[in-house]
Amino acid sequence: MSTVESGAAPLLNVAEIPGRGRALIAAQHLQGGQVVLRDSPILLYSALPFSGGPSGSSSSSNLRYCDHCFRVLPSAPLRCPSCSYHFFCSPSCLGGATVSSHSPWACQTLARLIGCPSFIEQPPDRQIQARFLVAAYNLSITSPSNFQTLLSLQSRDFHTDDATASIVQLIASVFPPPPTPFSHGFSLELSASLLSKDKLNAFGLMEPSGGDGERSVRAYGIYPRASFFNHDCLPNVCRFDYVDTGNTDIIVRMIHDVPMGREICLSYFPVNLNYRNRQKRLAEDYGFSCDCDRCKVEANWSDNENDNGEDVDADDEVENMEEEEEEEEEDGGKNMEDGDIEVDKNNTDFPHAYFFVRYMCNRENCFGTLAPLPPSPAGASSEIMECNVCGQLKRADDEGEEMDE
Ligand SMILES: C[S@@+](CC[C@H](N)C(=O)[O-])C[C@H]1O[C@@H](n2cnc3c(N)ncnc32)[C@H](O)[C@@H]1O
Repeated sequence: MSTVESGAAPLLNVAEIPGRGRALIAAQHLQGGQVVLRDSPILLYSALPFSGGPSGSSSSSNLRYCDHCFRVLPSAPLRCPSCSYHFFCSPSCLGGATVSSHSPWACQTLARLIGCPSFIEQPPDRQIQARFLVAAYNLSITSPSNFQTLLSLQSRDFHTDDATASIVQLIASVFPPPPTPFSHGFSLELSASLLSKDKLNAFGLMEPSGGDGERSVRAYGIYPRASFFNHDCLPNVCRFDYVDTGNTDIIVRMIHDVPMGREICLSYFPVNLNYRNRQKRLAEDYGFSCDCDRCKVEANWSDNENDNGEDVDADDEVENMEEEEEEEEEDGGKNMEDGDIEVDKNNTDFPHAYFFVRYMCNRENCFGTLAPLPPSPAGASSEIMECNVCGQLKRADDEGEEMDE
């Protein structure tokens, strides 16, 4: 077993669990709100397809991002003097990119791709895969040790389908000669394996929330230590990012207290997805079938459909329970102590309802997860919950009341 944090008292240990691969285990009692991991990306790449030229914008929201730190660009950004396709928010981002993500080799490769008509006609997903491959091969040039870390991440058995083969060949055909040392040949097998690692391990840095629930990804990042988190549909940690402050690290915080020895898991997607959609995403994108406590319960919901034939999700269940409780209250609250409205944690149909009431953001269309603010330096737990999507702060015991900004 190895530790994730170096130092006197590690918070997380890495362990191998049969059927789950590597996993992160609490090395001590962990407190709600506690930061258990800060991780920096070894690789970041834009999630936007190529725009086809220096003047085009391809973002769904028409926002454009610095090609190094992925903050929203200022009104007068700096343009890469070599390719003039890539933009930076400051001289320090331009300088930093030149020795990392936008090395002369990456700059030339990306410019050649953008200038290649048959590449620009490719569907957006393929163009974004190309961005990842260029970033990954560039990493092998600028940081061979980080490239080895990328290679050590989990991948699935991959089949090199025709579409992958054609995009890889297209990219290879425009690659400028690699500088030496370039120990990794640009093979179809290596490219397919890298794409699989990206699919299983990349974290999305989201566009700012527009309030309508529509948020697309502005960039993807590979965070090597955070890649060890397995999935649970009732996670005990959630991750925060502060990309608009110019910091591309991700921070993982405990949602609630957890005893030593318990596995620490993220949810790989918003927790409100219903059973059927969760299982579909996990099978298709991550290659496993989830048998967490929540899935065991929801698998038994009759056909996962309600009386109207619609998919049942946790929101529906929480709503039903709240309605039932309101009816109970109208009945005089015979079964309730002190008149408290409290979700019945012993309800055998949905014993996890408390999670959605307490830890899911109640802002419309947000679907974020709430975690307490970090404990005080003296170790006192915070009663203030923060949403990891919209940033809303609310008191832990408030029924939907937001705090004044
Ligand atoms: C981001 S990696 C997590 C770390 C991984 N276990 C490893 O060994 O590197 C995602 C992969 O871990 C495995 N995994 C994650 N959560 C799991 C779960 N709840 N049950 C089984 N396998 C899981 C799946 O193979 C998934 O594709």
